[in-house]
Amino acid sequence: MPPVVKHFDYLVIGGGSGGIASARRAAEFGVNVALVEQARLGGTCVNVGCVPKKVMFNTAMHAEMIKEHKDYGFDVQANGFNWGVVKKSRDEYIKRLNGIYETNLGKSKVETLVGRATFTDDGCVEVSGQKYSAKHILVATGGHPFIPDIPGSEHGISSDGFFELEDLPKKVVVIGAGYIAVELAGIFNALGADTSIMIRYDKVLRTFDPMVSDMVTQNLEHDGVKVVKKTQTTSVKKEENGTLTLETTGDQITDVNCLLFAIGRDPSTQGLNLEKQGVKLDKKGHIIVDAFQNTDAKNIYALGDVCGKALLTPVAIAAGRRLAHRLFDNKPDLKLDYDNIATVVFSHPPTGTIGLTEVEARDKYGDDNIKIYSSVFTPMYYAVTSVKHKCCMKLVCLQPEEKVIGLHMVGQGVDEMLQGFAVAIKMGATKKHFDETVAIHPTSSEELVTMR
Ligand SMILES: Cc1cc2nc3c(=O)[nH]c(=O)nc-3n(C[C@H](O)[C@H](O)[C@H](O)COP(=O)(O)OP(=O)(O)OC[C@H]3O[C@@H](n4cnc5c(N)ncnc54)[C@H](O)[C@@H]3O)c2cc1C
Ligand SMILES: NC(=O)C1=CN([C@@H]2O[C@H](COP(=O)(O)OP(=O)(O)OC[C@H]3O[C@@H](n4cnc5c(N)ncnc54)[C@H](OP(=O)(O)O)[C@@H]3O)[C@@H](O)[C@H]2O)C=CC1
Ligand SMILES: N[C@@H](CCC(=O)N[C@@H](CSSC[C@H](NC(=O)CC[C@H](N)C(=O)O)C(=O)NCC(=O)O)C(=O)NCC(=O)O)C(=O)O
Repeated sequence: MPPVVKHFDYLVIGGGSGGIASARRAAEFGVNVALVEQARLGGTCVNVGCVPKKVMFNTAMHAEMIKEHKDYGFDVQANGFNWGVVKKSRDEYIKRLNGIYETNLGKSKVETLVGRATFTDDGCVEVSGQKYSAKHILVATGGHPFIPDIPGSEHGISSDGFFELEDLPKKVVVIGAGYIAVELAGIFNALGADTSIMIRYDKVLRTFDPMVSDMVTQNLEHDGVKVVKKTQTTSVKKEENGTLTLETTGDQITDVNCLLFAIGRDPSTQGLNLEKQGVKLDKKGHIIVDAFQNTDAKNIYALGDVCGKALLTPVAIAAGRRLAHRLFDNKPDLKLDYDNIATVVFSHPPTGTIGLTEVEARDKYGDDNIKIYSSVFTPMYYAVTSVKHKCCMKLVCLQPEEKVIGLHMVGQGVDEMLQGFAVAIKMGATKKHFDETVAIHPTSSEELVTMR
């Protein structure tokens, strides 16, 4: 191994949400920072996650609203949908973002090292045949889709493959019941594909509040998605005409043009030589960290998806920035509070949730200490439309002062509604605070402050 070519105060492995945020914040404090990225800057969120997904969600929103134009008196007709148009502008947008990230890192004076990083046995980091040393090293290598080990699974794609599709497939089967399966099945369906979602149990989003999992499952069915319940695919065969035939624990499914696995993600820890550094991993390969993002190895830290907790971009960013303040800005106690993290699933309509589910709250505090407020209504947007979607909302409150410890909702606009309520909940708001807040009418959000 060649000698060390350069020493840094802070070396960040992974140019995704967490790594970039941490590296740039650290550089603000005048330290010498490098960031290693093996692929495109921006990581999962920018390249194959939140960003292109949101473009496709917005595309799906147009498809849904076109159907409602007539009810609102507009004499417009959609003469077709061209997936290629939005794919091209989406790819161009992401390419621009990759460039912006590169420029921003440069402006922040973070040195970008291109290549795959590996720890050397003596605690340095090797990238493209060059050896670097650093006082502090952050591992923010994220994750990648998990593909099941069933015969023919190579004929399926993951969310990464979704973003490579050049056309809308005619018949799609999405396997999975979490965020990605719900979001991508909803997009395919809204854009006109014959869409099935295959789930192991009888509801999607099973770990969410039961009101949410019920409503999102019903909405998928209401919108025409075939929810294939209590079923698992056992093998996949590619036919001569290119279509796929799925053997399942239920009925055979034929003529499938696109099979998409969305059954969770694995951490990207392979090949980093972490064990040799004393960094401990859990059974699934996630890096084990304490509340301050410290690994078991001195001066090696980890955060974001690679740690397997709250796999969300703002979580990785927040943890990354706090770590930079702790290490280089003399804020020794700064750490991310992982409680009450708000999250949105871009279902149709969307889902917003924060805090404990009703089930978790009852288990933790006992039935007598929990009071539930809920509301189900049809938002006024649907007053004149023939197709309607209900909105449901729930507050989980802890006695005696009825502190709001959970807020769950599914409905039009809840994605943009949640952030403000998350501030209130983070501040410890009680039901009385909600009651004392005068409503904004006519909005869906007013229901949250008028519940009885
Ligand atoms: C389809 C999809 C949709 C999503 N939608 C949302 C959403 O709407 N909202 C939300 O909050 N979150 C969303 N997420 C989750 C979000 O993308 C992740 O939580 C976030 O990107 C995690 O950031 P990270 O920095 O931990 O890892 P990543 O963003 O994955 O970055 C890790 C980087 O490390 C690089 N790397 C890995 N190993 C090495 C190595 N050895 N050497 C050099 N580089 C390496 C990788 O190439 C990658 O660029 C979505 C995810 C997916 C898959
Ligand atoms: N809007 C956002 O913020 C988004 C965030 N993300 C993040 O990325 C993470 C990964 O997303 P995703 O891949 O959807 O993972 P999730 O963990 O959200 O969901 C995967 C689900 O698939 C089901 N499943 C697991 N194994 C199998 C199997 N062998 N066969 C069939 N179904 C199976 C499980 O549900 P069950 O047990 O019910 O079968 C499981 O909950 C999310 O957890 C989220 O943190 C991703 C997309 C959007
Ligand atoms: N929230 C708005 C703004 C979206 C936004 O932030 N756009 C990004 C698109 S990439 S989205 C990529 C994602 N950014 C964010 O999550 C936004 C972070 C928030 N603004 C903050 O600073 O905390 C991320 O991984 N960030 C890591 C990091 O930047 O350190 C952008 O244009 N960025 C160009 C720029 O910053 O100049 C929206 O949804 O419309």
